[in-house]
Amino acid sequence: MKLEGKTVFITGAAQGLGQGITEALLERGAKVCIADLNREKGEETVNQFQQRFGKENVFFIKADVTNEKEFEDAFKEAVSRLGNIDIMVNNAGIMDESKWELMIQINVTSLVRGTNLAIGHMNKVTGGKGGLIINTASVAGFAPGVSFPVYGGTKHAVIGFTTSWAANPNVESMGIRFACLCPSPADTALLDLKDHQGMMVSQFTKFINEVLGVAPVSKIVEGFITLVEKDDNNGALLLVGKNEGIQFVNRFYDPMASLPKQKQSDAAKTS
Ligand SMILES: NC(=O)c1ccc[n+]([C@@H]2O[C@H](COP(=O)([O-])OP(=O)(O)OC[C@H]3O[C@@H](n4cnc5c(N)ncnc54)[C@H](O)[C@@H]3O)[C@@H](O)[C@H]2O)c1
Ligand SMILES: CCCCC[C@H](O)/C=C/C=C\C/C=C\C/C=C\CCCC(=O)O
Repeated sequence: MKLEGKTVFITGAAQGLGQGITEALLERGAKVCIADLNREKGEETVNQFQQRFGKENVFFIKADVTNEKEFEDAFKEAVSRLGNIDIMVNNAGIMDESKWELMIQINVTSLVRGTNLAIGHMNKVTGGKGGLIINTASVAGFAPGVSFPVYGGTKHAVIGFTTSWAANPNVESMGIRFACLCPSPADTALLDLKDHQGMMVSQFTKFINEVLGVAPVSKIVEGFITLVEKDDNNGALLLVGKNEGIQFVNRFYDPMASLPKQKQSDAAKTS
């Protein structure tokens, strides 16, 4: 998808990866609405971007994605100001096991809500213009991470949810594509971890700094752009990190593979 002239709604972009992604979108001629809980940082970010890219091309709406009404109102306002939303980026997320219920709400429940809002707006079957939905998962959605079991669980959920939508046979007629950005550790405030936020946090921090490696935000942004610009990206999982570089990955076990050959061919005929 070419980004020039496209309209984007992104959550959690007052700082960190979302802020970097927004900058890259604006550089390529897109118009962006940032929705974030943090009014101070959100307004500061948008003021800077408006000076560089023009007031009409980027704006901020204060919204807590766990608040159903605030999130829906923000999305409606963005549609009304931009005329349409071509790309939805559900990016807001936290990593704090001491707030595990809130973390599930932000990382999963609100991401589902954002996806549903975007589907309702974009669906060609009901008068929409189609579009692309990018959900931010993580490398933690592919592997066990002993220090942050709930965080890891939320990111597995993001991948399962997004790829299940992508596999829906109706997505072609709906004109919507679904994909996940899966960053490895990146240099943002998310990784300023306090001991109470997980288990064995100091060992974990040592592990990511010395073994996994921490990527600059710019690397993750490069991965995001690669994912968005790829035309056949429905169901894509883009892994990006310091050691991984940028790569499309496949994590699936196909339940059909364990069926006897005859049943596989019968199932293929009916699907
Ligand atoms: N930084 C990493 O190492 C890393 C790696 C993989 C995936 N991720 C994912 O990337 C996404 C962005 O993380 P980041 O590293 O930029 O973190 P960050 O903490 O720098 O930014 C997160 C943003 O989300 C916003 N936010 C938090 N709760 C919100 C809510 N309820 N409503 C609206 N906005 C809210 C914050 O205000 C902040 O602006 C998250 O989903 C995170 O899980 C991060
Ligand atoms: C206790 C110290 C050693 C922990 C090893 C850990 O369990 C292994 C992890 C292997 C892969 C990565 C899995 C999870 C990473 C989790 C978070 C990374 C930072 C944030 C993010 O990338 O989303």
